[in-house]
Amino acid sequence: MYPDWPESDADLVPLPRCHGPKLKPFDFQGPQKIKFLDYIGEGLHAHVFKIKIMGKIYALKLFRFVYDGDWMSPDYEGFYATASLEAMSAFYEYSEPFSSECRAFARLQEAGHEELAVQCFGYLLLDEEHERAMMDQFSHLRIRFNGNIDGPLASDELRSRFLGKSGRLPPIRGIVKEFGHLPQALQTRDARKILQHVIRLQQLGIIYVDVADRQLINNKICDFSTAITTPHYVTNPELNPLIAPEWIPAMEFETFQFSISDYWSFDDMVQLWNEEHKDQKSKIAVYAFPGSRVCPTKYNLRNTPSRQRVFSFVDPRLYDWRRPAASPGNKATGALDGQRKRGQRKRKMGSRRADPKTRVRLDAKPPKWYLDCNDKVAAKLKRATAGRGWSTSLSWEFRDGRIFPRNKY
Ligand SMILES: Nc1ncnc2c1ncn2[C@@H]1O[C@H](COP(=O)(O)OP(=O)(O)OP(=O)(O)O)[C@@H](O)[C@H]1O
Repeated sequence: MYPDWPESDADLVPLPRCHGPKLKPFDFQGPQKIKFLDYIGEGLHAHVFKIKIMGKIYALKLFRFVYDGDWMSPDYEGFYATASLEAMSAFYEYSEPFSSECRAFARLQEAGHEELAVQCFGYLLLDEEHERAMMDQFSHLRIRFNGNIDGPLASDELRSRFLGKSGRLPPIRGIVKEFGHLPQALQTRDARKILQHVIRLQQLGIIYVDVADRQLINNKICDFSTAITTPHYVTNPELNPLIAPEWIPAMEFETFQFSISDYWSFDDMVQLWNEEHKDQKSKIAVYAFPGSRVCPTKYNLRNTPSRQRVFSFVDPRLYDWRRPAASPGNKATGALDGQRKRGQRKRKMGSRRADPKTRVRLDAKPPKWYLDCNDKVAAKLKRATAGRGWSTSLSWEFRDGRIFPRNKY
């Protein structure tokens, strides 16, 4: 299930191994060489370090081997899934935190929109020597890579469930990112930009990005460990032609909820920031749904007698995920390669400016996504916030080599 130890560079294939965007490995230009400088912090899924590679400072997010209940895995009991390795692997590629993050960053790269998040420089599989050195250097912090922030396991119980070919524990997986800082101050203009970024991420088929100020580095979204990037078994029924048509509306509803929850999270973030920064000269004055919880909703509802319409800002399914990737070196972009190479020659080495010829053009005013639903559902959605009033309604199972939705309750 987890990526195995590479025997040569050729094994460092873009990940994950499923439909959709894939992240390339970090280019060490030779053997892996990392200097660990500092421990920055941890979240539910990972530990983050300040590191140096080839004289340059980065942030390295090293992912834990988390409980199956911490991501959208197949049904699990207690901490562990009872599903087979084949089933777990199918889900792993789309939804496990490391895979989720690889997919979202890879989408930004292939679409030429890296400016929408903290910069990502690829994934790495930490070699044994670096793992040992890092664990020794930070032994006083008792860092654990099994379990989560609330329940770290002292043993390798989770990591040892799916061993590689050689019978060794799988390598710790990491993503190399731009090093930055949490926001000290958030002004209305910053918040407006973040909201614009969320809309644009969704236009690129990336939803459920867990918007919160603790996720912002250099005022940009930094954490995609829960993100759903199209094509995904939640959003794209076409991935499994055996899904019965009656399930399609349920999947649409699930996708809608994940999408709109990003705006609820944004509004929660603004509200919380204003509460916690009363000393800030001016309050943040931008909401996705202005006044939706504080005073009566201003949702733009069409006045129909029996059915109400609720909107989210973008339908992420409209992103054409079959479009050839824009990232250099992708064979699928054949026709575009010539143009890109000519453009690249003019650019300085190391410049990461997107090629305007291959960059996905995003509609400045994307059409809103109206959900056709009954009064009860509409009322519930209008009352919901990120933390209250909504929950996923589907769970997922693996049958005959494919992922199917089923009702949660
Ligand atoms: N690029 C970065 N530069 C500096 N600090 C960072 C960077 N990325 C993450 N951090 C710090 O590390 C912490 C954990 O990172 P992150 O949120 O990505 O982990 P996570 O396990 O996915 O968290 P969560 O529980 O929110 O899902 C962040 O709160 C942030 O303070």
